[in-house]
Amino acid sequence: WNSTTYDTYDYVIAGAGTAGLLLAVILSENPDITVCVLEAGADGTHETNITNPELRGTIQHTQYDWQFWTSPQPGLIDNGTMGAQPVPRGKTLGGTSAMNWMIHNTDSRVQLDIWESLLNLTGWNWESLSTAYRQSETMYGPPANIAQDFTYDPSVHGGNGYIRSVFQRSVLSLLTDYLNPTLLNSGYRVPPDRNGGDAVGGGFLPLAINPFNYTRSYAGSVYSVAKSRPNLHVRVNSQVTGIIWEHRRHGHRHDHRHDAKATAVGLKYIDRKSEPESTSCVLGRQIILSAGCIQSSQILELSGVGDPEILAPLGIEPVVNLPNVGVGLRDPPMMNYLPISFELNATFSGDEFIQNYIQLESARNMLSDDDFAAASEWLNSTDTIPGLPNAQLSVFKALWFADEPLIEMAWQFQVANVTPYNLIPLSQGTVHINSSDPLAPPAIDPNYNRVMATINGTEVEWDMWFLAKASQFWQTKVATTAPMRDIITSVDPPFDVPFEEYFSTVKQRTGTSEHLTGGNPMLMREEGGVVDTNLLVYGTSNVRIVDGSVFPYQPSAHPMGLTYALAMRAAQLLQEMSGGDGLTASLQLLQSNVSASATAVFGDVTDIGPCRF
Ligand SMILES: Cc1cc2nc3c(=O)[nH]c(=O)nc-3n(C[C@H](O)[C@H](O)[C@H](O)COP(=O)(O)OP(=O)(O)OC[C@H]3O[C@@H](n4cnc5c(N)ncnc54)[C@H](O)[C@@H]3O)c2cc1C
Repeated sequence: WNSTTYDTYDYVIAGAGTAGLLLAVILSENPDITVCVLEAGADGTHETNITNPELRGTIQHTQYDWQFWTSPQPGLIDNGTMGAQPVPRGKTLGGTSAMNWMIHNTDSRVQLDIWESLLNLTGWNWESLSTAYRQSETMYGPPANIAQDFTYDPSVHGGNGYIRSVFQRSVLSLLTDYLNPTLLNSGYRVPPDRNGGDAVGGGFLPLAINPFNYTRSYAGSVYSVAKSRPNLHVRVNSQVTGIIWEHRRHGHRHDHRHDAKATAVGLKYIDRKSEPESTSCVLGRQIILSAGCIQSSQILELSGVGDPEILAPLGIEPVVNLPNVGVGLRDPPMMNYLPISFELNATFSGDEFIQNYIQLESARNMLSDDDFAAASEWLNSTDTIPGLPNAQLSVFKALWFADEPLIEMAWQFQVANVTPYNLIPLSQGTVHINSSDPLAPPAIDPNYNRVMATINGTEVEWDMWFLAKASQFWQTKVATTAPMRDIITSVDPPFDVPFEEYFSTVKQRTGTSEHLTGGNPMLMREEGGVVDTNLLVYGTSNVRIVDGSVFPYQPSAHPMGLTYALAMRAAQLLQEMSGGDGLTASLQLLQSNVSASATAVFGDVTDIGPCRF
């Protein structure tokens, strides 16, 4: 890292992850702005297991993964872990964007407009977030030899952003020649591009891959282009342990009058590079937490921002009474332990590991008329759900009745496997510290599958019921419709069984989707919020959160694209607030709405041998 250090940086960021590192790179485009980022993990940008897209997933359970687990989950099956789920989170430059599957898409227009219309988040809507998404992206069209399999609309993609995006380079003909027509014959849509706000339907979604050398394009690779900037300092192996408050620095107690805001002057961290490890600090005018949905709230709580009833027993002096810290954590349940699989009597071309065919569907398209009516009746007659803020119930109802995507069917392998995924669970949980030791993992409780619903007079577990009903309905349709019907020799699980039997199979196979978000929702304070629409933590004057923990409810897209959009929008807000001479280059270019027109060139890559999955 750079040798120059500053007494006080303009911005100090905790976490060089998906959002934090991109934000740092944008802010430091202005040479007059100084930025320091503290990252707990080591630099993994040279690791093939991170850079090679075909090896995605392989850094899980290594030093580049925090290797967290949830608490026992009574809503899931005890497969030897009491339902507890692994929580993979990247611990390296780029954070979770270094380990994820690189699916890169926006959310739908209705979903994002609801942030503003139903949740009063002024300025946060489809227009601002999809613009920010486009600003983050450079999209490349597919090379000519596979172009017929991917139709996309350049005007809804970016042409000048840091994250490169492209379709995969090999196409499993099962998906184009059999699945596409089957979906069309079953009444589903296969639209040309779902980035323009209408997300329902089946088809390939782009991947964050640099097509020139076929490597992962992620926050870590973005940093490599900004590395030599003298005004950007990224310190790896530096784990943030708390916020330094101005009043403490001067030996005062915080003034707890309602309007008195706590001011931060820096971050404390453990420097893992020093021998022995030592505690150090970095001072800054603006503090940004980008430690992700598990640890941004951990840093707040360790620093006295949270629920006094949680902090006091741990001997932590409260600084801001903010009981919403660590609430609204959720992980959409996914049938990923054993997905639906088909045995097929046909040969296919294009069997590379990365296939990325994602079908996003509304409840109406995934339930029988009777089930949709019964579930709608329950929703209509339900005004409150324990543990779910009313605003979020209203959001869910709005999405349900507007036929917005609520279920995903994901084909991601070179084999005929499809994974059903309940995109917006009604069950939400918490993440809280249970020790004042900053190195102790927090207690993670997404509270899977705990909301009960009464459907046709029977009590059901809502999230799992919806997932199982949708899967059985979809599987029945696809397996009995040509041309898929004509090549299927067997299906697992069997779908023509009583629902109770199908439900128990789905439950047996369902767990984490690895898409945790929330914990520090951007909402009005009285509605359960932790940050306001300027991403400022309530009760503080200069502490912000910029990561997936602030999403007010689960995006029904994969969260990475929206996380990059959040970083871009945060950069814009910060630049506007600092009253600088205008926006830096990448934000201005974004506003010119450049459309992607370049064509992908897939570089040669070394043969990596058989897939490890
Ligand atoms: C296996 C997997 C596959 C996924 N696949 C996809 C996909 O294909 N498409 C998609 O859209 N989404 C996907 N996701 C989700 C997506 O990657 C995440 O939602 C997103 O990357 C989270 O970004 P973030 O900025 O909120 O946090 P992160 O990227 O996790 O960043 C947090 C950073 O903070 C650091 N940090 C934490 N605590 C401290 C501390 N105390 N001090 C210093 N640093 C700290 C971490 O090490 C990390 O670098 C996947 C997730 C996983 C786990």
